[in-house]
Amino acid sequence: MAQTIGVVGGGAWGTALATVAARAGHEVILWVREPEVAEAINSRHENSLFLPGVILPDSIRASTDPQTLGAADILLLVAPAQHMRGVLTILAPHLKSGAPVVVCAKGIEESTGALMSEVTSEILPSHPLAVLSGPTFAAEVARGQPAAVTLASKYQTVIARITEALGQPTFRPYGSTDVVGAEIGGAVKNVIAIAAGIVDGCELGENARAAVITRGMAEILRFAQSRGAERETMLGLCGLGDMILTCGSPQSRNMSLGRDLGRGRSLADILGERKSVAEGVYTARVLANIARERGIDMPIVQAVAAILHEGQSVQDAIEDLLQRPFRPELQG
Ligand SMILES: NC(=O)C1=CN([C@@H]2O[C@H](COP(=O)(O)OP(=O)(O)OC[C@H]3O[C@@H](n4cnc5c(N)ncnc54)[C@H](O)[C@@H]3O)[C@@H](O)[C@H]2O)C=CC1
Ligand SMILES: O=C(CO)COP(=O)(O)O
Repeated sequence: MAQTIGVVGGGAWGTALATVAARAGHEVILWVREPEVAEAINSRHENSLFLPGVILPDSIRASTDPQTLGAADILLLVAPAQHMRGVLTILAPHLKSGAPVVVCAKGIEESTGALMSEVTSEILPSHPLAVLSGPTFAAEVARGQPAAVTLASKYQTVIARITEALGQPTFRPYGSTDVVGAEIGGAVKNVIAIAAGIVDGCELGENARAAVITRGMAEILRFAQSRGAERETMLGLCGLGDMILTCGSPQSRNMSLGRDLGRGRSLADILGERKSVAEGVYTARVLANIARERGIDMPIVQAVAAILHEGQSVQDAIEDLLQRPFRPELQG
């Protein structure tokens, strides 16, 4: 059944998800922040700022006006994690009562340590919530290349409704009831992807990168356990799946940022020339603090946070990791 899908956030991923909804036959309202993005989408059917080179379906209409979202039956939330709270606070009074909301951003709020589902439930308590997360580079999804995602909600009816609305042969949601688990993989892998990029930039070799990915996975599992998430969720699309994608390809903004750091560039220089968000930069610091406070062993996350935010040199951070005591592989 054709519905109206509202997409909050006109970056690369919001725009790609808008194409998914449009291909499924829905009317799509894309709420964007920048008037020039709205203008480019409505007049030329292209998001030339954040997703250049992809021609968008005519059924996507972009607007900067929060009131337009009032027509949406389902809302996809795709603002960057650090801006989610502010954006939802502005939009909340305009949304259709009880419309399901789907968290599609990947990150932890720096100021509170909250996951995006927690931020969203706080601001939109009467909207049933789902999380969509998995290995999905926006450009590939926008071009209609096949992808699969985890779609998690406490409510089977919400999973069924969103699967029916967005599911198609080339965009395959796999249902889960582990909402927190679905988010953790996507948020933490961005930090590990920076580490994998550093390994690449420093030319430490493929073996070292595989080691960082696997030990990074161990850190994800420990953090997930501390938040009551299920281990199996971490081995699914939103965990292992996204680690394989993001840590293995410079198409990832986080991986490529790490690579540039490994090649000796400064964080300020790298960020200064980008329009797009690398969520791992912000999640690294808050996650490192949470891990320290709760006694969760996350040495790779700590190393990335120290390089990004505490002025530690890449070489010293690598040296510290290599000097850690030997231990059993499966220890907690
Ligand atoms: N690009 C991708 O391939 C994927 C991205 N994601 C996640 O989607 C979320 C959004 O990322 P992208 O769409 O890639 O963004 P992007 O990097 O393409 O664009 C930046 C976005 O940030 C917004 N923005 C900048 N300053 C802002 C402010 N002060 N307040 C509110 N919004 C502001 C811009 O309007 C734009 O929508 C992130 O959490 C990302 O991790 C998830 C899966 C895939
Ligand atoms: O989350 C993503 C792919 O699943 C996108 O990763 P980057 O933000 O690192 O580009």
